[in-house]
Amino acid sequence: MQFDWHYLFSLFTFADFWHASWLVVQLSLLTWVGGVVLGLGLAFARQSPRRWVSQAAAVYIWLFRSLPLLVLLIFIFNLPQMIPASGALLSSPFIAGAIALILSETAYIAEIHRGGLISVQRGQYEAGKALGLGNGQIRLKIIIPQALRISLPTLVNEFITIVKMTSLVSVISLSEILMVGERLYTENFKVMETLLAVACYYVLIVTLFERLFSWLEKSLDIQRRQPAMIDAEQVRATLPALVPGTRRSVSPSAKPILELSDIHKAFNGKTVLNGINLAVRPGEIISIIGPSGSGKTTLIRTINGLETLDGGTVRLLGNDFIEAGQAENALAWRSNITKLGMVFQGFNLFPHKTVLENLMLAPHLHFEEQRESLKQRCLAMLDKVGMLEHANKYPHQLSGGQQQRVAIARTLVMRPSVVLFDEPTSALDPERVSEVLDVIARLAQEGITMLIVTHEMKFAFTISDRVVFMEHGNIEVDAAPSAILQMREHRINRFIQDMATA
Ligand SMILES: Nc1ncnc2c1ncn2[C@@H]1O[C@H](COP(=O)(O)OP(=O)(O)OP(=O)(O)O)[C@@H](O)[C@H]1O
Repeated sequence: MQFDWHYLFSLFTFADFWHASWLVVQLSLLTWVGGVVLGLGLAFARQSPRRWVSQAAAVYIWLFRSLPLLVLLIFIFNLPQMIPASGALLSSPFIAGAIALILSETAYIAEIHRGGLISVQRGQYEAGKALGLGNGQIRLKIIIPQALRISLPTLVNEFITIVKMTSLVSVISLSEILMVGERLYTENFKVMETLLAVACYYVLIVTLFERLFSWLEKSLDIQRRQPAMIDAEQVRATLPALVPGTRRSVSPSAKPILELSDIHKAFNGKTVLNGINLAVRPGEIISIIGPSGSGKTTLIRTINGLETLDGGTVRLLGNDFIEAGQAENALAWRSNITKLGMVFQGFNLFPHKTVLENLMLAPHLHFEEQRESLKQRCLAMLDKVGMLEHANKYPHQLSGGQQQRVAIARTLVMRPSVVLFDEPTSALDPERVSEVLDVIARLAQEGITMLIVTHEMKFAFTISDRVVFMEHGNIEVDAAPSAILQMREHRINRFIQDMATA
């Protein structure tokens, strides 16, 4: 039998094929969107700290990845034999096919999402938490957008696999492309011509969607976006004057704004904090110094709940804030966390948001402030740290020093009562250190209470009211810089000299 070219071309105007193609597009999109949404929930369930939730998610993934799709399709389509009430829904091959495909794809896509979620750095979660966002808000605004960007190419690949898998749904009599073809060649025996047309329809669908997704990927790719500078002079003229902080004065009789009592912390049985007591008065600047591994970072992270306490309490603004054994996100913590700001060593800016969006995210969720006035306030704060020109840039378009200045501004727009700095210059190139220290020193003059973990000795001794020296999880010295410099025989002075010559 000769190959019939004329017949082949006629198949490209055959209405049944176009209807079947539309059906395949609908079924594929429904499966993909369903799989992406449900798979995300399943991926989070897989990571749940509750063992039974993560186990249930693991069993689902194992079961539906083990089941051949063909078996699942036939089983779902015939389920009304076992459960007659399901007949109203499952008698439609489209619905039965969509359910079987979604059930199966959810298991595969959950693993793709899990890869994306794992790739988002833990610091992103911590930055959200330090800004007082709830777990749901952190997931929705910070983690999911980043995870989706990471897994988008793999998700697109999965969509293409789904388009081809829809051909299996012909087994339950859904009139998709392959079934239309089968019906034709069993009547006229023109198998090659018909299958060639079937192949062309699939290739057409896949090509169209590949183009669409590739455009989507490009438009979501922030690495390709051009830095958008703004005219700082023009914008500055319209900005509100930020209420200046009161000039600094620390009253020795003032009640502490932050009180740490008998803080204990151990990791894997090794004591890292060994009964720390520290009281911070309003407006005070305290630098925490000490050898590597002495527990400085751990201490600062226990103050805002990024590390749990094994013993002791933290009080903030005269209120209970954190105590050992307290549940994560306990009410006392939730209602006060926004009053405590945190600047991280690794900046932890949100890479999918512009500088301005980084600043606006948390206040927008916490305060009932008009969007426009919040925007003006954030721009004014950026101006204060010398970053106004860069408001529309993304973090990857900034130097380390610039990123840290944005991170400081992001903390300050929350109007915290106390700001914690965890080695704010340790991740910077030496030539960038001073620009960040200058910003902190300026803020110090405005009466913002600060607790700074630092290795910058000159800076610590210049701006601090008190310097705390930690060793082996204990506070060995807590005194004014001038008093410490008099302790000539104390090993703190050897430590300071060692740091200066390092
Ligand atoms: N999440 C963790 N799990 C296990 N051990 C940890 C963890 N975090 C810190 N440690 C350990 O606790 C000790 C104190 O660490 P920490 O980071 O608080 O010290 P540090 O004084 O800030 O040091 P550096 O100046 O080098 O940053 C170290 O021995 C460290 O290995």
